Amino acid sequence: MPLGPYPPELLTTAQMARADRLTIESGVAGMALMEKAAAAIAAAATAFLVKTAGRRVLVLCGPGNNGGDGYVAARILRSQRFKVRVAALTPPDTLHGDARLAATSWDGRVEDAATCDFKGVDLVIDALFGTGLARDLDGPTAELILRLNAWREETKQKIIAIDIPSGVDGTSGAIRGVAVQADSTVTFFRLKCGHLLLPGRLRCGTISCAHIGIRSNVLEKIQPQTFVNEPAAWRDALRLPSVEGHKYARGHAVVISGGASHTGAARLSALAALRGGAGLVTLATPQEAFAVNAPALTAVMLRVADGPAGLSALLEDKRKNVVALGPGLGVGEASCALVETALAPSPERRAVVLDADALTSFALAPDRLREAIRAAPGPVVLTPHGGEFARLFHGQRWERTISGAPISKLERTRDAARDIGAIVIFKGPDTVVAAPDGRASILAEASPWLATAGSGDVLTGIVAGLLAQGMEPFAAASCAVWMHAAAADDFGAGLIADDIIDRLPAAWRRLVSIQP
Ligand SMILES: NC(=O)C1=CN([C@@H]2O[C@H](COP(=O)(O)OP(=O)(O)OC[C@H]3O[C@@H](n4cnc5c(N)ncnc54)[C@H](OP(=O)(O)O)[C@@H]3O)[C@@H](O)[C@H]2O)[C@@H](O)CC1
Ligand SMILES: [K+]
Repeated sequence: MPLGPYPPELLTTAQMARADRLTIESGVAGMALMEKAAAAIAAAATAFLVKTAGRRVLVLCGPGNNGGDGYVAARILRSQRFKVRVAALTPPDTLHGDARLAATSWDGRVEDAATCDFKGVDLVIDALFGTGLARDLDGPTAELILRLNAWREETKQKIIAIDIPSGVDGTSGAIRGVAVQADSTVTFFRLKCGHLLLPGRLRCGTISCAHIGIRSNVLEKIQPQTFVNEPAAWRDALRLPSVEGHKYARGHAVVISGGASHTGAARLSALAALRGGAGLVTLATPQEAFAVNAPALTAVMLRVADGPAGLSALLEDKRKNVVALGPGLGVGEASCALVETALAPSPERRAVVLDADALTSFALAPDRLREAIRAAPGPVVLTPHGGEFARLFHGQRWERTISGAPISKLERTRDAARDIGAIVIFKGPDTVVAAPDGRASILAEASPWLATAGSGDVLTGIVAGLLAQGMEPFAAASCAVWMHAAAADDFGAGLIADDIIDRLPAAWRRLVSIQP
């Protein structure tokens, strides 16, 4: 899987601006940062156009420092014998600060970007807007971007975006009116959240992160709370079996089966919990489904537990330290009662994973779920997909803040986690995991083959398996999302849910080979 290697922290545009500011205040000249940023862009251009002499590059410059990077890149590329043209949204003499200084370093002609043509151009450098994009693009700027994208589509020539494709909001990944479709994006210091959140991620092409002289210690002041969901973020928290350990040391997960005609989903979860590393897994089945479940299980154990009373009796065994429910459970009061039983106060800090029908059952009564979660003694993880998220958190109707900035999936997940008091895994191609304390992770890339029946049930099981081993819950949720994606990536095309389970050992091997 082409995940990373990216630096672990993800920044908002405001945090990135602060990183720039702190660096400049510490004595590094803004122009020095810009020179390094531009050199990284020039290196990316050279990588695209192996033979540089005579190749035509058009640099499109905007009114801020992103444009400043563009002017410096133009100068460097010309010195490397590219044929360089520069076109700008605003005349260079109207620029301010470092952008103005940068523009003076380009002594060639500057065309008007609104009317420039792309005839004979081999590569376009998009230096229109970066992290300073403040509102939707419209008018001649929007028309320019539409012309640019159409040119790329028609000629199959390439576009390199400086920092972020112009029009993509660096914090939310939203498209502000229109956005450049880049083939490659070179960003600086740390990725921004909008590089990984959809739809922004799809506009970036390949993403690389260049070091331009901003020191990591600025992060001590910025205190980022969002991370790329890669092993670097949670590998230390992983529990591996010890030589002197026994199966009970790796926890005992209980997965609750649906009725006789809906048993497959819970069995997928149960097997995934075992492959996720739980020492033991019990499938708790209603009596009516016993005969269906029994012949389909081997390493997973089976016990009858009918309704809340049956579940309570099963959970009297204190070693059962995780309960997962929802897949195939059915929507209605009976499922609400089972969830409340799983969450009921008890001396143990039993963890609970809620998915699918266990979430939808509370769509009309989210306060009831919130109360049960608040009273639960142990960690709770919710794993909604888009529809389940919308049903459960339908109070979140707003799409934009008062200032007009889009609310991202990241912020919605973070708000939901805070609101309900649980870790929330908001599934999708850009799965976000958020904890009530504000920590969050974003998955960088996931196989589109993961959108298949039962895939979510498997994820629920992996979360349960990792929690059973006592892994810190936010780390466990993030790790489960990563393992799920890594297993799918390992399998490749044609994947169905069972294949994810089969490939979990490969994901484990990758993790074991990484030294903490
Ligand atoms: N020294 C440093 O800090 C370093 C910065 N670096 C580089 O700088 C970039 C950030 O620079 P930046 O902050 O100047 O923002 P940038 O993205 O160029 O745009 C701001 C301009 O756009 C305008 N504008 C905004 N939205 C608009 C809209 N919808 N439609 C029209 N106009 C709009 C806005 O105008 P205003 O909102 O003030 O009216 C302002 O004029 C960063 O991505 C990186 O590439 C690196 O070189 C490292 C060192
Ligand atoms: K840009």
